[in-house]
Formats: sequence, structure tokens, C-alpha cells
Amino acid sequence: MRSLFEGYRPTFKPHSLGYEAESLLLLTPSQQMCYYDGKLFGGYIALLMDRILADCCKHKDKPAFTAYLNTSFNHSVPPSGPMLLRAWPEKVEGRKVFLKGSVRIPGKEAHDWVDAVRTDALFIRPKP
Ligand SMILES: CCCCCCCC(=O)SCCNC(=O)CCNC(=O)[C@H](O)C(C)(C)COP(=O)(O)OP(=O)(O)OC[C@H]1O[C@@H](n2cnc3c(N)ncnc32)[C@H](O)[C@@H]1OP(=O)(O)O
Repeated sequence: MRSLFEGYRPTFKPHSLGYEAESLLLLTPSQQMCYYDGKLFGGYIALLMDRILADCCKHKDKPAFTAYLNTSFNHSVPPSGPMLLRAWPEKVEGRKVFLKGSVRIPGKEAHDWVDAVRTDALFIRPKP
């Protein structure tokens, strides 16, 4: 499984509800899984999102389990280009952590990034 996350090195910044996480990723050829040419496999993108969202919850805190991971694919993600994974908390209610995440890819203009994928997720911390 480790090879699926090669190059994934998240950084964390304090957020009013915990931490936000970010990782700039350039996939290796063996990670560039496509069902349709030129479009990174959506299930793999969801796996990467699940990972960064889980890491975002867990950073300096207890781990949490994915209850739901609702993912919208707005643009295809080119398998060989850079992608920026992001995750941040939106709301915390007791053991429930509501998060958002996105995958950004380079846009048409230089230094421009667009959200190709957006995720709404609920993670739940274990009962004490
Ligand atoms: C490869 C690297 C990837 C890294 C990712 C790591 C994260 C994971 O993969 S975790 C594994 C995948 N997820 C799972 O296996 C979870 C399976 N589900 C479960 O074990 C349980 O349903 C669990 C732990 C999420 C919640 O169970 P439990 O702690 O008993 O919660 P429970 O008391 O029923 O509910 C707590 C609250 O959450 C809400 N809730 C629970 N599940 C959901 C859900 N799916 N949707 C919305 N709300 C939910 C309940 O309504 C309740 O709300 P409130 O407190 O307001 O009444």
C-alpha cells in the first residue's frame, strides 16, 4: 500500500478548529492509474482524499474513522501533472469532525490552480 502514497508528504497549519493539511503530489508512473486515457482513476483520487482527511483529523489528536466521503469530480485530473491535495475542518460537534477537501490542478494561466475535485466528509472519533 505504501507505493500508493509515494511522494505524499503532508504539511500542517493551525486552523481555528484544528489543523489544515496540504500535499503537493507528482505521481510516479506506477501510480498513474487510469481507466480512461489522460484521466486519473476517481477511486484512486478518493483514496488520496480519504488519507489526507484522516491525517488532517489525526494530526496532534486522536484518530478518526471515515463515516462518509462525498466526492464531486468537476474536472478530470491529468495523471502526470502536479496535484495539490488539501483538507481542512469545517465544523466539530463532539466526536464528529466535518471536513472539506479538494484536489487542485494547474489551470490555463500560469500560477493559476483550479479545484478539479471537492470532498465533503464526516470523520468520527472513537468513544472515550
Ligand atoms: C489508505 C489510507 C486511508 C486512511 C483513511 C483512514 C480512515 C479510514 O479508512 S477508517 C475505515 C473506514 N471507515 C469505517 O470503517 C467506519 C465504519 N463505521 C463505523 O465503525 C461506525 O459507524 C463509526 C465509528 C463511524 C461511528 O460509530 P459510533 O462511534 O458508534 O457512532 P454513533 O454513536 O453511531 O454516532 C455518532 C454520531 O455520528 C453520526 N453518524 C454516524 N455515522 C454517520 C454517517 N455515516 N453519516 C452521518 N452521520 C453519522 C450519528 O448520527 C451520531 O450523531 P449524533 O451524535 O449527532 O447523534
